[in-house]
Amino acid sequence: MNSATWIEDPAFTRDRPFGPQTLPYGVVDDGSGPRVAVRVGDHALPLASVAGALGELADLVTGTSLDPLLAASRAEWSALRARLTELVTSADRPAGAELVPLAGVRALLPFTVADYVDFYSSRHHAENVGRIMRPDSDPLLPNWTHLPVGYHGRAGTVVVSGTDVVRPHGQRRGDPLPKFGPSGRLDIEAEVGFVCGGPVTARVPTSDVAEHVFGVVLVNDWSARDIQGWEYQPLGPFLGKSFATSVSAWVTPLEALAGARVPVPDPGHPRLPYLVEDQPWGLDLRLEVTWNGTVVTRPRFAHMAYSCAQQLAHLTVNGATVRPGDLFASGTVSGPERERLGCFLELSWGGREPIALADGVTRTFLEDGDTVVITATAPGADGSVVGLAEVAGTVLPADE
Ligand SMILES: O=C(O)/C=C/C(=O)CC(=O)CC(=O)O
Ligand SMILES: [Ca+2]
Ligand SMILES: [Mg+2]
Repeated sequence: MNSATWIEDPAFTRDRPFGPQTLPYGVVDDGSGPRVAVRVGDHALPLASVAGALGELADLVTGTSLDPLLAASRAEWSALRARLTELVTSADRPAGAELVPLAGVRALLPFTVADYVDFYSSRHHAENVGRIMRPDSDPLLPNWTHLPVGYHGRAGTVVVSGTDVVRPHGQRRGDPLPKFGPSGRLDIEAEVGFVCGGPVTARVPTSDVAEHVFGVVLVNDWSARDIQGWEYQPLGPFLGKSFATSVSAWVTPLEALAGARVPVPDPGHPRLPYLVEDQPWGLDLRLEVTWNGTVVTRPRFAHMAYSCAQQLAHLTVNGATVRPGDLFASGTVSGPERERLGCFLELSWGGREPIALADGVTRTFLEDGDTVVITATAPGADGSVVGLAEVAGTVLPADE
């Protein structure tokens, strides 16, 4: 407990996900317009209200989005976090500090999403999807164990947690002609997203990841499996995944996850030098996926085969630059056991095995009105728990 702090919120303790060890950044609107804030328990602390205590760093966080903060440097991110930690753990309320209950604010998409990339770094997910979608081929292609496979997605349809998702229309396989209409196989993908910042740079070595990854969000990569299954060869996912990608409203600083770092699993063969890490950048994040109130799976990010450092090194190794606001997602987080699978395509094994929700209700894919919430925690320093804020969304019926 930190009973000495001026912040009176029972959720603002080190054993709760949004205690002083986490301090994620977001943008809230309580009716007076968007303001950058840090989350303290179940309250938001708008940073404009403590600008006087932030000195020159105030300029980074007194606007209406996180964009100026993302464009700053790792040294500034660290200095701001240290200063905010002092402010929220002090006994006296800083002059002017406002605390707004989260229940009374709208949390907005906190930064301008620049480029969006989605990787495919769970071996379990890749093998399962291969078995389900391509039963007559090897589940993994030979490149998979040598590079983090990914594709460029659609930045403009990244939406904040709480945004409803309209069931997409599209083409799907038909005999003899393709059919068109609302997707009948709407799915989720539980993923972790990395929010980039710092100087615009190409060829980011794995050792520089913390200069370019500001923080972490949870991602739901909504996926229409029937649209995807018909369109995706040979160029990869396209309209089956570009209609909506949901992200948490709060960005947990990478620095808050220092206690969660773990090595990625050994690939069992040599790595090309640009993918070798001098320090481990895997993360022990424990996800939980709730479908209409029932927890249906608990994926573990520590099972992922590539780290954010390897993904960013790969993404930029050809000379492509990373810039503030770029978002890259890990790929669906699936583990070896059924209770750790990261999408309903796998959990229902291609729609063949119903998934039990509460009260005898079963599902294979999403129905209109269904709500999915993904949350996660990670081990913090000294036995504390660090939170990644939820990403939630409800499916609305397809447009007429
Ligand atoms: O194997 C395939 O054909 C496609 C699989 C996916 O749906 C991949 C995707 O979006 C990446 C991921 O989330 O792991
Ligand atoms: Ca995905
Ligand atoms: Mg998407």
